[in-house]
Amino acid sequence: MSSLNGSVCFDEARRVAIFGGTHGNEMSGVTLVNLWVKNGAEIQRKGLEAKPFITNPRAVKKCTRYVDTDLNRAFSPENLSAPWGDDLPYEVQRAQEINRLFGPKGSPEAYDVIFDLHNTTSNMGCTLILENSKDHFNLQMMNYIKKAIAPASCLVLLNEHPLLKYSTSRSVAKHPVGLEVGPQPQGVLRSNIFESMRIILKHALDFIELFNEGVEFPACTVEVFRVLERVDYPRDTNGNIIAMVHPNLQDCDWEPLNPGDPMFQTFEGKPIYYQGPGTVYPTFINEAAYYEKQQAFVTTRREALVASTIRKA
Ligand SMILES: CC(=O)N[C@@H](CC(=O)O)C(=O)O
Ligand SMILES: [Zn+2]
Repeated sequence: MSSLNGSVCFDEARRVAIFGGTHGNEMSGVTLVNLWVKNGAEIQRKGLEAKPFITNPRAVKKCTRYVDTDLNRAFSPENLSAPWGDDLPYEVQRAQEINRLFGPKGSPEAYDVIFDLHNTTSNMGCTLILENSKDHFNLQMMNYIKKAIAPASCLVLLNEHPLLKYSTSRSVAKHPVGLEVGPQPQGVLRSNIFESMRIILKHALDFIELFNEGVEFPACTVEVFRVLERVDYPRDTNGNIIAMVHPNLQDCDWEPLNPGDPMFQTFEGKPIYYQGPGTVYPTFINEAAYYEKQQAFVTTRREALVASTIRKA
């Protein structure tokens, strides 16, 4: 990557991977990737190799999120450099394998782009997840996808938080992209969710093909929702949940939550109000997989990011 006259140059993105089954019970990604492993015609584009890959086959087989530990938290420097041994948790072994195949993370040999396909039980619609607000290649891709699918919508969640950011499977790539589509229950396939995921990926691959052909993408702004805070369920001293997501908040991902708005409801029916300093945009509301992570939802703030002009080096 280099910068000249305000435009940013990137190498062609020739090595692209599409991950499914990072969580073995998120069925749209698992099913699409299995489909493309059998027949990859749909994901082929001129000038790039798109490799479909099931990242956690044991979890897929059991239709569970993970076997020993969450694979999408396992790509830390400590895990990736841990001495190999059969005593390592399965997902840590797998992270090392994936890092060898698609990385090494942070190196010039790493894959250019990895799309990681996820489903959420939250009512988030189509969401693209970024980890870096300065990745102008990814920001331009987000802008392209948003325009391509309009009037349908697709929001961008930016997880760049110093404490809440985690070491994802896709973080092995130079340009990591998470694709999160919901609502879809764990272990269930819904045709509308499956098709939305498929269409977003089609546009994403089209963008890379155009970029590799030499198309210049002019500067633009991209609306993103930046992760601010994790909010846990109210709990008693034993750690048991004592309230549920309030009906006014349930399914209202991306809608403003203002100070004084109800966010939880106790089993006795008593509302608990949001007391933050200003309006936030909650998402991942009541995600099933996050009960174990002590997270009822995450708050975000809306931001407009500037994407520089990009072209190929
Ligand atoms: C529901 C779910 O699994 N969400 C993903 C989000 C991501 O890929 O960043 C996760 O927690 O790993
Ligand atoms: Zn997931």
